[in-house]
Parts: sequence; structure tokens; C-alpha cells
Amino acid sequence: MPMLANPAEKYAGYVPCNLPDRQWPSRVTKKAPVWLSTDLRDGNQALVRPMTIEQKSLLFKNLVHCGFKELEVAFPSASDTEFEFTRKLVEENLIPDDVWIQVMAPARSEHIKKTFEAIKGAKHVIIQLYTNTSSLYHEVILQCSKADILRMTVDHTHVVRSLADEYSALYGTTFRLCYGIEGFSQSDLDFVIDVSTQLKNAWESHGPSEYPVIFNLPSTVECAPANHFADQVEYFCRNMPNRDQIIVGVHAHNDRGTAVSATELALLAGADRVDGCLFGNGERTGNVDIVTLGLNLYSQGISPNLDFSDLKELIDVARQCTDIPIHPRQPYAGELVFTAFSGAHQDGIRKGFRAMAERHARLEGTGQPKLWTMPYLPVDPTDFGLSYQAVRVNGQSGKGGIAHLVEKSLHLDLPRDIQIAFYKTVQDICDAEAKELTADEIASIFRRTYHFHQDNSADVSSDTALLRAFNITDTDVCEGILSINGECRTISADVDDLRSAIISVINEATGFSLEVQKQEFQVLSTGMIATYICIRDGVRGDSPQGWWGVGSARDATESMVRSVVSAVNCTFDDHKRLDGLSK
Ligand SMILES: CC(=O)SCCNC(=O)CCNC(=O)[C@H](O)C(C)(C)COP(=O)(O)OP(=O)(O)OC[C@H]1O[C@@H](n2cnc3c(N)ncnc32)[C@H](O)[C@@H]1OP(=O)(O)O
Ligand SMILES: CC(C)C(=O)C(=O)O
Repeated sequence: MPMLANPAEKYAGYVPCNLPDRQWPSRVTKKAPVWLSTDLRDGNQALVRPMTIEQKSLLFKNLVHCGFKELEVAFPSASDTEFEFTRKLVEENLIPDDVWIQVMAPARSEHIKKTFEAIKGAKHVIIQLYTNTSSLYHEVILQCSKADILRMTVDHTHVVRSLADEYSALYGTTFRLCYGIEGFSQSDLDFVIDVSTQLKNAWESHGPSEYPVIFNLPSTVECAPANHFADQVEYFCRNMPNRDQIIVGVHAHNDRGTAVSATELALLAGADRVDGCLFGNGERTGNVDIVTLGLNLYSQGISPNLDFSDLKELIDVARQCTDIPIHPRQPYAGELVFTAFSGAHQDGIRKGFRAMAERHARLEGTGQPKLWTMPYLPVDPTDFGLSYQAVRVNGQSGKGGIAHLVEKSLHLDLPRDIQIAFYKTVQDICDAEAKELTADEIASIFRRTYHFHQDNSADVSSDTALLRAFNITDTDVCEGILSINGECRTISADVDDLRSAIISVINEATGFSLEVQKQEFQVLSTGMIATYICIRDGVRGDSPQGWWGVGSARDATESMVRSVVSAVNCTFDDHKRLDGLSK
């Protein structure tokens, strides 16, 4: 069936909230909310294979390690696994004293009783009782009236409170009530406020409670834009009597792909607490991704009060438990997130790192913060235990990115001309092989292209010219043995005359008429000295731009000699290539 020419025949848009003086658009978030991880409940109920007790235990341990203080651990009346897992947490004393476990129960007495049996003996428990307030639900699913929903909610609040009082007396448990208002974002908000007020009254009618009731406002199904959800949350916060005596939570699903925005705007609109799952696991398109929310705050300089220092480990644990892979573009956690393939981005990142290092050096000792200001990289992945793969090279890459990888692997800060020359070599390979080249591959192409050897274990089989020995005597005379096409030549010259002496030995041996066009020295971060040299052959004139050579050594003179040998090898290579083409 094709898409409809007029989708209004099938789908109705949302009805905006009447909130002309809405406050949330001009507010700014300054602190982290209270987090509730629902990985083990809403995340779990959406899996192809719900987690085993072992998987739930592993995930629980890691969530606690991240710093969650409120965790919805189960829907205990749903299955033996859910029940037994809750018992295990309690009986094996696995819940730290400062952590509240939350369990979920529908408004059905037998389910509520079973839920209490599951948490028997726990220290801190939040019972989440849920009913659905949307008309779609009571008309279609329960086939009852609004009044029935109200009655059902209030009646079961009394059941929960009576059991809570009983269990407190018997086991010393501290209880809190959370009301999960399923269907909130598709409900008549005045009805929601009515049910919520009556639920609160019912709870409090048994006597004072140390902790305020939590009202959990979900977009059970995300059906409207994020600004609409924010309006609904602000409306609830402004119209609930005694707002300061309750906690308002939000629980966003991601059907429209805007759960993160909806939650962020809901916080501006007055929410105090946020439910979510790691990496956005959960029903259909998932619950809101709590890692993204936390790291979004972090990137604004606000501590999320959650520790994601080892994101890689957390990704591995989440995958082991849910059997759901992380998308390579998942914010913060995806494997391609801290990577740039395109030339312009690579160039920006490379320049950005330098500029930032210089700026930070200037700020040293001033007491001013060394802020992260990097083009294309909004946060520093090393804060989350991830490494930079800021630059990866394929056919879309440019000279800046390639030079960045050479610098990372070989510590050479290539001058612009050699960057351009080497870029062409790499591009030809990327194009011919239609694939990405790794940093190691780029380094080895560089070594091969420029016959650049930093240690004696290097493969020199493709070298036509080789420096076999080099020594500078006490009297500053340089002595060396050069092998050209397997034939050894001896050089002996003063340091100042050395370069022309080598060139004339080579010209004599090869019939070339080489002359030096450019030469640059560079002290590397390793303490070595690099020399970049460009030579031309006045006889053949095949390469008007000349051939580049690169050498490095502890000593500047030896480095220069190595660069000449490298350039001569490049000249040979090119001549062989051109001669091959002309045959
Ligand atoms: C938005 C949310 O995420 S809500 C939480 C949803 N989570 C889950 O459903 C996971 C765990 N659920 C389960 O294991 C099962 O659905 C159970 C144990 C709760 C109930 O199982 P069953 O009794 O076999 O019922 P079933 O799953 O077929 O249907 C749900 C029933 O609960 C009713 N129901 C749904 N929500 C509620 C509620 N908040 N309070 C009371 N009853 C409810 C439905 O109307 C339906 O009733 P019916 O059997 O009279 O038609
Ligand atoms: C009951 C609530 C909290 C819920 O899980 C939802 O509506 O998605």
C-alpha cells in the first residue's frame, strides 16, 4: 500500500496545551535530576529474551557502580524470574544502604500482594503502582469509565499503603509510593490531576509519610513533539495542589526519536526525576537513553552524578545482558562517534588539537579553566575511557587527516608540500582498493613510499640507495658508505660540504643530475631530528615538483643524509614507474 496523499484521513495531530504563559522555554538546566534506572524493568520487558537472574544481577551491579541510587529492579508478579531476582537482591544483601529499589505492580490486589512478598526484608523500597488514564485505554482496553479508573487507582493505593504499613512494622522497611500514570501524554490532564490528587489523599489518609509521593509522567507512546510534552509537564506541575509536597518524574519513550529532547524540556518544565535505560533500551524504539542525557549535562559543565568513566565496559555489559548491539552512531557510545572520515573535519580536528594545546599552555598557572573547545568534537572521549579515533582515512579524507595519522604513528609533523604529495599516494590506494586505511596501514605506506626507516629491523629490500655506515669524526669530518644499486661508494667530507658531496657521488653513480630544491629540519617530540628534502633531476625533468625524501636520526647531519637517500630512492621509484609506463 502506498503512503497516503492525505495522511489526515488516517492520523490526527496532537491538540496543543492551553498554556500561553509557559515558562519552560526561557529556563536553563543547572543541575542533574534524580535518576531512576528502569533497565531491569521497562528495559527487560521489551527484550526478545528477558534477562536471566545472572544477567539481571550483572546489570544491577554495574548500574549501582555507575551511581544510580534508585533502580526499578523488577515487575515481581510477572514471572518467577522477576520474583526470584528481587528475593536474591534482598536475601543476599546486594542492595547498598543508600540505594532504593523500585518494583512495579498493576492495580490488582493479588499482584500487589505478590510484589510485597518479593521485597520482604528490603530496607528502602519504592512501590510503583500504575494505572492508565488515557481515554484510548479505558474505552478500548478496560472498557470502563473514567470514574472506574479513578476508583481502581484510589482503592489500590489503600491496598499498597496498608501493606506498606504492615511490612514497615514487621521488617523495618521504609516505603515510598510512585504513581506511574500510564498514558499521561495522551490523557486529559485535568483528569490526571484529579486522579493524582485523590491518590495522594488516599496515601496520606493512613497517616503522615516521611517521603513525598512520586508522580511519574510517561510518554508511554511518544505521539507529539517534545515541546508539547514539556507543556504537559508544566501544566501538571502548575496545577497539582501543593506542588512542593510531591516529586515529579518523567518517563519518556522514543517513538518519534525525540525522547532525549522531550526529557530535557520536561526538566525545564519542572520535572525532578528521570526514568531511563542505558543506551535507550526499552519498549519499541526504547526508553530515553540515560547515558545521552547524563553526558549531555556533562558537556554543559554540569555533573550528572553518574559515573560513565568506563563507557566501553558499560557497553559490553549492556550488550551481554540485553543482546542488543549499540548503533555505531549512538550518541557518545557508538564506535563511529569520535571519528572523522571527511577531509575538512579531519583538518579542523588536527588544527583544533594544536590550537587547544597552545591555549592550554598559555593558561597554565593562571587558575583559569582549560576549556575543551574543539571543532567537530563536542566532548573529550578520554573522559569516558574511550580513545580518539578522531581521524580515519578513506576516499573522503584529505591531506590534513592523513598527516594527523602520520604524526600520531611516526611523530613527523609533515610540511605542507609533503602532505600534498603523500595525500595523492594515499588517495590513489583508497580509490583503487575502495576501502578504509587504518593508521597502521597509513604508517606503513608512508615508510614504503619514502623509504623511511627508523630502526634497523626495517625491510630495506626495495631500497635502491642505502646508507650502510655513517660516522662523524672528532674533527667534524663525515664518513659514510652508500650503496647504490648494490655498489658501495665511500663519502668523506666536512659537515658543511657533506650534502653536495653526497649528491655528486649519487649523480656520478646514476647519471642523474640531482639538485636540492628545499630542505627543512624539525625537532620531534621523541627528541629525534627529522629532515625533509626535495630534490629535482635537472636531466630528466620528469617531476617538475621534485621528489621528497624524509630522514630522521638523533644527529641533524645524519638525519639530512638519510633524507637525501630517501629522496634518491623516491626518484628511482618514480623513474622505474615512468619507464614502465612508457614501455
Ligand atoms: C506501560 C507499561 O510498561 S505498563 C507495564 C507493562 N509490563 C508488563 O506487562 C510486563 C509484565 N506483565 C505481565 O507479566 C503480565 O501482563 C501480567 C502478569 C501483569 C498480567 O498477565 P495476565 O493476567 O495474563 O493479563 P494480560 O497480560 O493478558 O493482560 C493484562 C491485563 O491486565 C489489565 N491491566 C493492564 N494494566 C493494568 C493496570 N494498571 N492495573 C490493573 N490491571 C491492568 C488489562 O486490562 C488486562 O486485563 P484482562 O486480563 O482482564 O483483560
Ligand atoms: C507505567 C509507566 C511508568 C510506564 O512504564 C510507561 O507508561 O511507559
